[in-house]
Amino acid sequence: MSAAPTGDDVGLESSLEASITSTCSFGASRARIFKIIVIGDSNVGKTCLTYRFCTSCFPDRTEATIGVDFRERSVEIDGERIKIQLWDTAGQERFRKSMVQHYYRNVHAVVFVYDITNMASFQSLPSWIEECKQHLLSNDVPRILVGNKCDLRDSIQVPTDLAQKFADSHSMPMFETSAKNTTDHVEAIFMTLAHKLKSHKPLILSQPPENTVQLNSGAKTTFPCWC
Ligand SMILES: Nc1nc2c(ncn2[C@@H]2O[C@H](COP(=O)(O)OP(=O)(O)OP(=O)(O)O)[C@@H](O)[C@H]2O)c(=O)[nH]1
Ligand SMILES: [Mg+2]
Repeated sequence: MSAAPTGDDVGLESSLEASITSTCSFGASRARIFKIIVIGDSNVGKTCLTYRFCTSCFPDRTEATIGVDFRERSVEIDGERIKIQLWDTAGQERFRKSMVQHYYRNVHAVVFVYDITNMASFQSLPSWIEECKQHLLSNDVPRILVGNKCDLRDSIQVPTDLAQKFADSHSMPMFETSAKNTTDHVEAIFMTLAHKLKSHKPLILSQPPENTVQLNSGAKTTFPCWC
């Protein structure tokens, strides 16, 4: 199984832009869409994390993301259908240049990812935060910090308390997880974010775009609200 870009998980730019409106068709009803961008250095596991959340699998093999890969999953929260649309961005600068302004347009939340076995990926976080600032991301947009690869316990370079201090200083919740390990609750992290978005975003009714497609079957999940 590969997480390299395929026709299944990479939307055309135009259809992406069209689908970032507030609602989309979902069977007979409509679903709100939450656009969440996942950013951080190359190799930290952004593709694997988004793949894990949307397919419940860990990809056998990945290649560096070029531009952006687009994955989504439909969930039900408190009786409402929500589409969680994950923008899995490229960590390598040369693969970001042409797309970067699209990442930040109409974004609802940001997930910063570092690799707990790679201090340099943690030290890069200020520059990712700076990139958000440069793209005029509102302070109201929720952000979370995710330390990935915590299955590699013998290779830890970023102590939890250091990451927690950094997260606190930027008013972000912090999670350590593993895209590889099924017990590390990747799902709970994204669902927590979706709960937060749902509780803060008013329901805006608009006409759904005509040609949106549901990529993944809905999954019913309940988690306590995180405020
Ligand atoms: N052990 C372990 N390896 C992981 C985990 N997540 C990802 N990896 C591995 O880390 C490497 C990079 O993963 P990707 O998901 O492709 O990284 P990325 O952040 O998307 O990289 P770019 O697309 O270049 O920005 C791959 O070899 C993955 O198998 C994890 O939780 N644990
Ligand atoms: Mg990737």
